[in-house]
Amino acid sequence: MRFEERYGEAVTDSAGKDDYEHHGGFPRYTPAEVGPEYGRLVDALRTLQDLAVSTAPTPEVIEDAAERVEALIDLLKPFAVPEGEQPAGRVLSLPGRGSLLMLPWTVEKFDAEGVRSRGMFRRYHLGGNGAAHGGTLPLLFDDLFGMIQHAYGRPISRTAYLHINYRKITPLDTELVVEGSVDKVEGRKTFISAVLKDREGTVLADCEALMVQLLKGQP
Ligand SMILES: CCCCCCCCCC(=O)SCCNC(=O)CCNC(=O)[C@H](O)C(C)(C)COP(=O)(O)OP(=O)(O)OC[C@H]1O[C@@H](n2cnc3c(N)ncnc32)[C@H](O)[C@@H]1OP(=O)(O)O
Repeated sequence: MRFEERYGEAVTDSAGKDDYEHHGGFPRYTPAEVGPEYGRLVDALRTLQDLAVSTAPTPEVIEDAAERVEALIDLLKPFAVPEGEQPAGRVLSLPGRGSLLMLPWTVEKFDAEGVRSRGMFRRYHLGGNGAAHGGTLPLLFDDLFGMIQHAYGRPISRTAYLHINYRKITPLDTELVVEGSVDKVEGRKTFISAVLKDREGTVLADCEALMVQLLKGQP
């Protein structure tokens, strides 16, 4: 798959070329083609997640909500598919690639020099006292690092370690930017670092990680 197809205008000519000969045991993932209704569903589900962790309804409303969610489960259950066939995580135009697990951030630069993504932590990501939960930052960085090593043209790798420095409180509902790049390559090892900043350029967190290229058949 060409990087232009993957990330559209965020891609420049320097984007690396991945080699599917070296994907370890990973299946080949392709972008999903979906209509606008998919983005609408994911957006509604994200708002539902925010509300699920920020409301205190009456018992009657809770019962009503439970019945509606159970009806939604019954609606979707017959459409379960194996990993790699679901649109979630494969819709590159949507925040978080359409995956509810991923932070709803949008990639705005994707090439061999690095990857930059912009977005917000929402109420769903609350840790305490108005700040993002500390565990949501590794999720943001780890997913970014996967994209960075891919944009650099490195074969499929897994994170061996990830070190975060939490420099300042990470606020909710505030536009932030995260950017990182490959620092060094040594054989199977790719060393990557990234920085999370607010719009004023204040560093909220920085992170460095080692990703190790998978050997043939490695899970
Ligand atoms: C399009 C699809 C895109 C998909 C992208 C996928 C991105 C996924 C990103 C992830 O989040 S993966 C999930 C979290 N990570 C894991 O679950 C990884 C679990 N660990 C492993 O599978 C293995 O430990 C690993 C593949 C990372 C390495 O095991 P190996 O047995 O293949 O390697 P080995 O232990 O021989 O180490 C290779 C080199 O890395 C070094 N190394 C490994 N782990 C290290 C560590 N923790 N700290 C420092 N160095 C480390 C090790 O010293 C050695 O260095 P040298 O070559 O210089 O001797």
